[in-house]
Order: sequence, then C-alpha cells, then structure tokens
Amino acid sequence: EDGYDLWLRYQPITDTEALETYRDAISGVLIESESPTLDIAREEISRGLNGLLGGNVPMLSGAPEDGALIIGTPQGSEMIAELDLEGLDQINDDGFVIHSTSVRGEPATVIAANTDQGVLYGVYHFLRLIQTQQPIDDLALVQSPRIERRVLNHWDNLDRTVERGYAGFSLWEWHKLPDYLNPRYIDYARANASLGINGTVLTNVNADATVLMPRYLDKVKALADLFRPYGIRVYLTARFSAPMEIGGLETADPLDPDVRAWWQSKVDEIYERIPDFGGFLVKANSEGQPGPGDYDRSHAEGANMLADAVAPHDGIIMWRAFVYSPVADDRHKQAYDEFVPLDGDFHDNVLVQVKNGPIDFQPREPFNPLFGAMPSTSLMMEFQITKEYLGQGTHLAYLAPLFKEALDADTYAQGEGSTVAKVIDGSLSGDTLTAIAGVANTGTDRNWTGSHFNQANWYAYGRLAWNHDLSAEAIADEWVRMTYTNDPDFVEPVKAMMMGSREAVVDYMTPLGLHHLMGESHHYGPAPWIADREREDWTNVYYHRATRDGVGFDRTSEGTNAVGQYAPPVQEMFEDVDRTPEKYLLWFHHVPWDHEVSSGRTLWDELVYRYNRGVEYVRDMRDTWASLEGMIDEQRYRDTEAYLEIQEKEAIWWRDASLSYFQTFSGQEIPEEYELPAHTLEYYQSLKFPFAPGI
Ligand SMILES: CO[C@H]1[C@H](O)[C@@H](O)[C@H](O)O[C@@H]1C(=O)O
Repeated sequence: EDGYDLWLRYQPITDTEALETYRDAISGVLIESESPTLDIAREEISRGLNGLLGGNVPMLSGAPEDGALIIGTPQGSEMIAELDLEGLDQINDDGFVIHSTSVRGEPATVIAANTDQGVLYGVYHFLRLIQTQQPIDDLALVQSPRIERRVLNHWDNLDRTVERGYAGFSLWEWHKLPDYLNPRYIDYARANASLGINGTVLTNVNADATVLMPRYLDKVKALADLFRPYGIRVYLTARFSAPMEIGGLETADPLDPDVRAWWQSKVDEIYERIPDFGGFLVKANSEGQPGPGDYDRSHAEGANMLADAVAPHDGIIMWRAFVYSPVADDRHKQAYDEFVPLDGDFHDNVLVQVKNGPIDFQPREPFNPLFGAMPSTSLMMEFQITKEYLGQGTHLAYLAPLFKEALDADTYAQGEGSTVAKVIDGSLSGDTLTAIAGVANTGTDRNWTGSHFNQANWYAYGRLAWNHDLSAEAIADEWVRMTYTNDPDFVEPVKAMMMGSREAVVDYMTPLGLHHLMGESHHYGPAPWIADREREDWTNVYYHRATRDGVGFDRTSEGTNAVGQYAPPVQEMFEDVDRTPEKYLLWFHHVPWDHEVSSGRTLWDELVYRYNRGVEYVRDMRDTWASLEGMIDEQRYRDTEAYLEIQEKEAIWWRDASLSYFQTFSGQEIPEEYELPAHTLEYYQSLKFPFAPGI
C-alpha cells in the first residue's frame, strides 16, 4: 500500500453482515445512455461496486429488476423521467438526487441529476456512502454545491518545480505533452471529480508568459480535453507583461489599444483550442510581479482589460488581492487599503481572490477584513492546502478546522451572521459568480501529497468547497474510513488525533496570535530573530515586536489601527484586550509579560505552557499511532510513524528556539515543571535549513 489510490480505494467490505446488506440492496447497475461523462460514471460505479462488494455487480440493460441502481438524467433515461423525482427541480447543474424508490414496480435506488456532470457527482457520493458504510436502504438525498467554481491553484512552474510544493515535482509533464498523456492525469481528474472540484489553474501565480505561446497552448489543450468529461475546466495564470515578453509590444499598459488587442487575440487563440477555457488567475503588483500599477493604472483597470477579453467566451478573471506595497505601515492593512476603494469598479466577470487571512497563510490568522468590505465585488476565498507554514511535507496538521474557522468567522458586514462563507457563496449579496480556490499540495510523490495525512487536506478542501456546512469532524470521519478502514477502533482515535493537530502546530510554532516567525524564504523551522532585511515587513521582529516590557503587535487604534478595517462589532472586540479571543491576543495587542490571561497564568507562563502543550500533543499522536500498529498495512503505518517522529523533533525545535529567544526579552525562567531547551539560543540561530537539532 503506497497510498496512490487516495480515498478512492474501494477495498472489499470485510464486515460480512454489512456486505450482505449492500449486496442485497444492489443487484446491478442500469445506465441507459452514453456520453463521455456518463461513461466515466459507468466505469467508476462498476469499479467501485465490484471492489467494495467483491465482484459480480452486473451492468443491466432493458427493464429494471429488484435492487437495480438506476443512474442518469430525465433527458437520457425514460425510466428516470417517469419518476418525477423529488428535488430535481431544486438542484443546480452540478447537483444530484439519490432516492430509494421503486421503478416500474421494482424496488430500486436512483441517482439522478439534470446534467451528466451532476450524475457523476452523485455516483461518487453514492460510492462514498458505501465506502463509509452508511445505510443505503432509505435514501432521499438532494444536494447542490454552494459555490459555483471550486478550483485548485497549482503553483507549478514550467520546469516542473512547484513553489511551496512538498510532494515532488509538478504533475504536468510539459516536455511530453501533448504527445504523451500520463495516465496519472486521469487519476488526478478522478480524485478531483470525486470531491466536486471543477477547475484547475495549471500554472504558478508567479507566472511565466511562455505558457501562453502556441506550442504550450497545444499542451494545455491536451490536458483540458482529458479533464473535460470529469467536469474540470482549465485556467491559466496570465503574466501581466506578456504582451511585451512574447508579443513584442513596448508596453503592457492595460489602457493601451495595442495591448488590449493583443490580449483579445491571445484569448481568442486559447478559446479556439479550448472552448470551455475557464479564464485567468492573476497576481499583479505583488512580490515583484508586473501589473497595472507599473503604468499608474488600478487593479480594476488591469483586471477589467483581461475580463473584457474573455467575456465574449464566458471566461472569468480571478484577480488576487494578495498585494503588499513597500510603503504601507502595517502589512495587515495593505490589501484592504488598495482594494476597498475599488469596490464596484470591477466588471461582472471578475472575482477578487482573497487569502483567508490578512498576512499569509499563517497557522492562525483572524479573517481577512476584505470579506464583507466589498459588497459590490465578487470575492472568492483562497486557502492554502500545501502547508507552507504548517510543517510542510511531514507534520500532521489537519486543516479542515483552519478552513472552517475562516468560513465561519462573522464579519458583521450586514449584521450578525454575515459569515465569510456567506460572503463567498453569494448568499449575503445575491452574487451569482462565486468561487473558492485552494493552493494544491499535489506532486509526483507516490502518495500524491508528500504524506498520507496531507491527502486529508486536499479531501477536506474539496468537501468544504462543495458544502461549507460540513463539520471538520464529519469530513475527517469520511476520509479516515475511505482511506484506511471503517474499524471504529482505528477511526475514532485517528479522528481525534487529526482534530487537534492544527491547534498543536499553532501551539508549538506561533501560540496566542504570534505570527510570521519562520525561517527566511524557505519558511521551514523557527527564526523569530530575523531582523535587518531590505524591508521591515520581511523581518520577523516586525511581527512579534518583543521588548523588555512585552510582546505582540499593537493593531488597535493606539497602534496601526488595523482593527479599524473590521465592521464595528468586530472592531470593538479586537480593540479591547480583554475581549479579544486569546487565540488572537498578540496579533492585535502588545501585551506586558506579566499580563494575566484567562488561565490565571502570566503571559510568559502561558507562552511556555502552550509551546509545551504543542509538543505534548505530538507525543500523544505518536503514542496513539503506535497503539494502532497492525490495524492497517505496514507501509502506510511506517510512513506515518516516521513522520510523527520528525514532527516531534521539530516541535521541540520550534518550542526551544522560540522560548530561548523570547526569554531574552521576558527575562523570566521557564518554570521547572517543563523541559529546558537542550541547546543555546546561539545554536538555534546558527542552524541552517534543513537541519533541525538532532537530525
Ligand atoms: C506564489 O508566491 C507565494 C510565495 O511563495 C509564498 O511564500 C507566499 O505565501 O505567498 C506568495 C503568493 O501567494 O503569491
């Protein structure tokens, strides 16, 4: 077992009673019509059922029989049309219904939708029910995704390196495309379709214009053709200076008629090859990327120029709000300051893509104040699935709790209950163009994502993109059952391990609202001491602001007033040190070392406590995992065992380096019930990536 199959394992059900029940319920499968997507549905249901039920699930034709599983649309199946199924008129194009009913007098299960794509999603859902051993005898399910575009962002370069990728090289074999199509592309499409992911941005936001050249577009077309029947549209990143780099123009000014004409013909060239091309994702005027600002044009002017070019083809532009200019006083405020004044200026087919937090994918951030602050603009969410700041390839950190925390945050933009989820699913503003993006963690590793448990984050992202009401725990439950086993003696402890794992990372890296303390550029390991860089907000001392008298970033009205970017009830909460949730304490406040926190400890003692709690959690995960040996296959057991060992070493490294450093400010001892750092601060400061102590 190397984990290659992800959550689509379809292993034979071992519980004989359950197996009997399912076999009785499903005597065969009936799919009356054909299309590329229905053919995939047919293949998947056959592969899935034959795997799970141990073979012999026939494909039927003609009349239904007792226990038939009937799959299709009312347009493609007379039997389904006759049924007038409940819910079919409520679902959108990607939705489906699954009903236990009777068809022409025979008991049957029906998976139906208004489109073939919806049917495919229904098939994956039905298989998931069996994989997780849910009852299927009395089904009345009606589901539609809440968000229209559910997208992965690949930060993949054309040389196949992956920015912030910890799972090997890029899946896209540009040098072999379009002639050779790696079968893995299909596996990738299946995995995404099984979750409802319906878009993929193939290239890095730090973009290379080369991908827009004809010979590359032929390669992109080959991937788009493969992904299409799985319901996955292809998007590309557009380098704003492409008209100069590959078009021979002197400028990329978005108001220049030649530039506009160049993009229009480039876009037409793409759509000629890929009629359902999704559009562009753009990072502009951020971290050295070119953009409209180079010509004194606004983000809206830049985005609209591209939007106008793709509009005739129904394309969209996803324009990132991740910007930071060298001038602003607090990086937290920059995206808001640049974008809020542009609210209402973006054309209808533009989405502004906003990271969940205001800084950069930290283990914990408060929600980005842009959410709720641009009511006349379509805002989409950007999560990072790859764990750049959460232990990268090895650490076990289940991210659904992080995603949920952001989605459930209340912006109060239109009174209580104006959650971030409602901003991005359009329900707050009646917006119909809705989207969500996750920065992918995939690569050429056999297990796809660098570690087995990182697969859970791809899974969780997809499930939440489909339905943000699902709980982190319910998603973990599904994933563990599908990926490993339904044995409750395994499922329960592993779920428990996963549920607290992200909080543990917060504890041993950046507790109590600390942020941005990691090693320079690679972002691996602790380095809170980083100072004296070309820009203040590239240092780490800028973010923690530790001094003899305290620690934390004063973002209240006395400080940078970042709190002023939130709606009044949120603003008042973050302004007040006593009302700020402790998890954000040092994000918003500079607090004395002897400040008493809710546990009754001083701030210093609480920091020590939390850093240790994080390490202890990892030790507990190791113990839990060790107790499960023998319940799953040896290979996957060993892989995780080894990674947890690495995680423990690195959690200790984070704790000891961070406490040794902060101690130089607090001047206080580590209380004696705790382990003391094994090394001096100078030693930690001398470590060079990727060597953690003891490795
Ligand atoms: C793609 O660049 C990344 C960069 O590697 C990363 O360190 C930071 O998280 O954000 C940038 C961004 O999101 O644009």
